[in-house]
Amino acid sequence: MTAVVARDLRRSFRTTQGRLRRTRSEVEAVRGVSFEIAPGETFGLLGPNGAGKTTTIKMLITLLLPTSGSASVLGMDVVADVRAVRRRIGYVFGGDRGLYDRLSGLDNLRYFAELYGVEPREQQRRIGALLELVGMTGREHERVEGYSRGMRQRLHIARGLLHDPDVVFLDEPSIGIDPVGARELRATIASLKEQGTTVLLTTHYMFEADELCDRIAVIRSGEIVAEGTPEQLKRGVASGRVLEVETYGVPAGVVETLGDLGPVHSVAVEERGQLQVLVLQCDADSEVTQDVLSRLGDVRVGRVSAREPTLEDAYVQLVTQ
Ligand SMILES: Nc1ncnc2c1ncn2[C@@H]1O[C@H](COP(=O)(O)OP(=O)(O)OP(=O)(O)O)[C@@H](O)[C@H]1O
Repeated sequence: MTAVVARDLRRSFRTTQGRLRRTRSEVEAVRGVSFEIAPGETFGLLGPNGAGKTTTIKMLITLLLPTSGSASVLGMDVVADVRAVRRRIGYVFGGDRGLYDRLSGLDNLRYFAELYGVEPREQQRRIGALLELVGMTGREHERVEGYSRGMRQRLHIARGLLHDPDVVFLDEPSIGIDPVGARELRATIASLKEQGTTVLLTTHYMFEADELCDRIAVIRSGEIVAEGTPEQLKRGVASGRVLEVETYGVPAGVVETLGDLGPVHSVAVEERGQLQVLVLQCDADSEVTQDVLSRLGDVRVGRVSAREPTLEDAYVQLVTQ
């Protein structure tokens, strides 16, 4: 049985603006989203801020009713079978809220285990296994207020898994976590997969999605614009090759003329300190470097390098084109 099915999900919000003259408007946050997640799969939902990822997740975890369309988790409808769905899913939202700082990690888990109705006899074994899974064994007696953000987030994940859900929704779990913490968190997410849990993950970190996800859907303005394995998405980048040129003080007009070169599909400028790095998506077999350099004329140029497209290249192209 498919773990998660979304069929033409839509959700709009009515908003009012202005204090004196109140104007009503409707935001279509999710506009016909469909996808399926197989059991045991780690599925990434990627998209810019406001693309509709959280709204989609909230519909799947029964916290928000769809305006239209349907969705099911493990064959159970998210509108008709709310209680049954909730019993089988876990969810973790990024950020710091939701733990008791004054309590130890262990007491937090005990408290939530009680709240989620985990059998008292089961609690100790379950909590022990979860501490192991999230790599926190040995730190469980310390108060949460002393935990790093990464540890808190792993404790959040342990909390979300207390009732042994089959499907877990992780909405930006690595937000605000330093690289070491983020690496540990990735290991935790990878071990969820190893134990057969189905995971839906949203993240703004492309290497994280590349490392963890079996398949990815890219969502933009409430619609899915691409779906596939990370490799398929990378291959789908129109170009096939990426040329990076470090420049100092490149005028916008010059950047535009680079886009006119035949083999160049797109040009983006990344500011890195003093540098402006031109990232050009080019045809795989093109010899465009000389043409690019001559168009740059007097502009001071640093390192020039070519590389294979990354998931981030594919993503940027998908959400900006
Ligand atoms: N309760 C609400 N009332 C009104 N508008 C909302 C509400 N919730 C979300 N929206 C709007 O719906 C759109 C999608 O929001 P959503 O939070 O799903 O995006 P997201 O992809 O999760 O973004 P982010 O990456 O910033 O978390 C946004 O335009 C947002 O302002």
